[in-house]
Parts: sequence; structure tokens; C-alpha cells
Amino acid sequence: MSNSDIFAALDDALAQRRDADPSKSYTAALYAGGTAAITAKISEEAGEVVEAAGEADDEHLVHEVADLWFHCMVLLQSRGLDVHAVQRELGRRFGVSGIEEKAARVK
Ligand SMILES: N=c1c2ncn([C@@H]3O[C@H](COP(=O)(O)OP(=O)(O)OP(=O)(O)O)[C@@H](O)[C@H]3O)c2ncn1[C@@H]1O[C@H](COP(=O)(O)O)[C@@H](O)[C@H]1O
Repeated sequence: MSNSDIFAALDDALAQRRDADPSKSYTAALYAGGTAAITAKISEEAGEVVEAAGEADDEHLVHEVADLWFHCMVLLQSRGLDVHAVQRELGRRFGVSGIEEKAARVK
């Protein structure tokens, strides 16, 4: 699996888990728990990212960020969205300074 394909492949796998047995698929168990279950994991994993950021262990930080991104992808899939939606939004923002964009917002 090439690194560039992993988001698309993972999205496919997550979409396929919609009809899976929650006792056999972690993703299906998250879907079965609904938005509350998925966002509880996102909160937990975000806290673990913050904790890992305070340590010197890069591998641990990458592990926790991967956990957070995975659960965010599950949330998107639970709404019928995928990583392409986020890629489009980041593409739309690309090259636009965050400082200038905020200053240009209508108050
Ligand atoms: N990428 C992932 C993935 N990343 C994390 N996780 C699970 O997310 C959970 C992390 O939450 P936990 O709280 O249990 O772990 P934790 O305490 O935070 O762990 P540490 O950070 O302390 O190590 C674990 O059960 C992990 O196995 C994932 N589960 C599944 N996938 C992908 O999703 C596919 C489908 O998985 P299933 O739905 O289980 O078939 C798999 O083939 C993988 O490609």
C-alpha cells in the first residue's frame, strides 16, 4: 500500500463497514454507537495527542495523531462524507494566509 493511497483505501474500508457486524468490526461498533460514541473517541484521542506533544517520543505522537485522524475519518463516513471533502476544503484554502482570511471576514 503506497502512502498516497492509504486515505482512499481506508475510506473504502470504512464505507464497507456500514453493514458489518459490530462484534467483528471496531468501525461498525463506532457507527452503532452513533455520533456520541465517535465524538467521545475523538475527544479522548485529541487529549492523547496533546499529551504526546508534551513528550519527546516522535513515534508516540505519530501514533496518537493517526488514532485521531482515523476517528475523524469514521465521523466523516458516518455522515456520508470522505477525505475528499476535507481535501477540497484544504485545497480551497491553500495559499490564502490565515491572518488575511480572518481579517477579510465580515464582522
Ligand atoms: N486504522 C485503523 C485504526 N486506528 C486505530 N484503530 C482502533 O482505535 C482504537 C483506539 O482506541 P483505544 O482507546 O482502544 O486505544 P488507546 O487506549 O487510545 O490506545 P493507545 O493510544 O493508548 O495505544 C483501537 O481499538 C484501535 O485498534 C483502528 N481501527 C481500525 N483501523 C482501520 O480500519 C479498518 C477496519 O477496521 P475494523 O472496522 O475493525 O474491521 C482496519 O483494517 C484498519 O485499516
